[in-house]
Amino acid sequence: MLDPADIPLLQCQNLCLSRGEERIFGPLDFSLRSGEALMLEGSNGSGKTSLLRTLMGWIARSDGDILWQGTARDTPPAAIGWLGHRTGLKSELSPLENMRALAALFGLRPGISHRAALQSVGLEGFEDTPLRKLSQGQNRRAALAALMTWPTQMWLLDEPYANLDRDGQLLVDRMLEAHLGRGGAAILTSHGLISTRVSRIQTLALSGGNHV
Ligand SMILES: Nc1ncnc2c1ncn2[C@@H]1O[C@H](COP(=O)(O)OP(=O)(O)OP(=O)(O)O)[C@@H](O)[C@H]1O
Repeated sequence: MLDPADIPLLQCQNLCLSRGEERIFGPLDFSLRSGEALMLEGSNGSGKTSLLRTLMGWIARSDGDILWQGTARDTPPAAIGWLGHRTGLKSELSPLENMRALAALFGLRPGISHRAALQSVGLEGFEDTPLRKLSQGQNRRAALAALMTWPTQMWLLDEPYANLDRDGQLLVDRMLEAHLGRGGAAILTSHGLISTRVSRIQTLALSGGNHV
């Protein structure tokens, strides 16, 4: 019998998404285990965001299977650490207020505090400033701080390096390394212009745009 520890957290088999006659992505086969990361690479419109949204269950796949911990499901079995193109944070609220509101949904990972997370992303001194008064990069950093506090094993990150300076990009790499080291797993997207320094990362190239 298979040891439960040997079962991938996520497995995609022959996964396809089409819209009408257009194949958005697939067929794709990949699996992800605790401690592993997968980088989805591809040009604009190659289907990276659509794949992440399909994994969340927000778009119905056209073919194939998605297995979470060995079981075929349409939605993930547990909360996902999601970072999209939009941060999802409320601009009228401060970083701290946003994080406290989200903690009511996601909880707080043991051993971390909201203030410590904000400090580690370089937002010390901005904890109580409404996000509308902060730059795009600072908003992105606030979203990263929130992500780091959630007790979620799987992260799905759409363009996590977007709007970040070099220091911010290295911060994402450090966050990913720490997350994988804790037994987490992550799928992230990139146009291929950013060279990640994260170890234990595989790359999956999406070409998209093929006709079915
Ligand atoms: N809501 C939608 N309705 C119809 N087609 C869509 C929708 N969202 C995306 N598409 C199409 O799906 C294809 C893949 O888009 P997707 O956003 O997944 O690509 P991407 O690789 O994430 O692109 P980018 O790098 O520009 O963010 C594109 O051809 C796009 O036009």
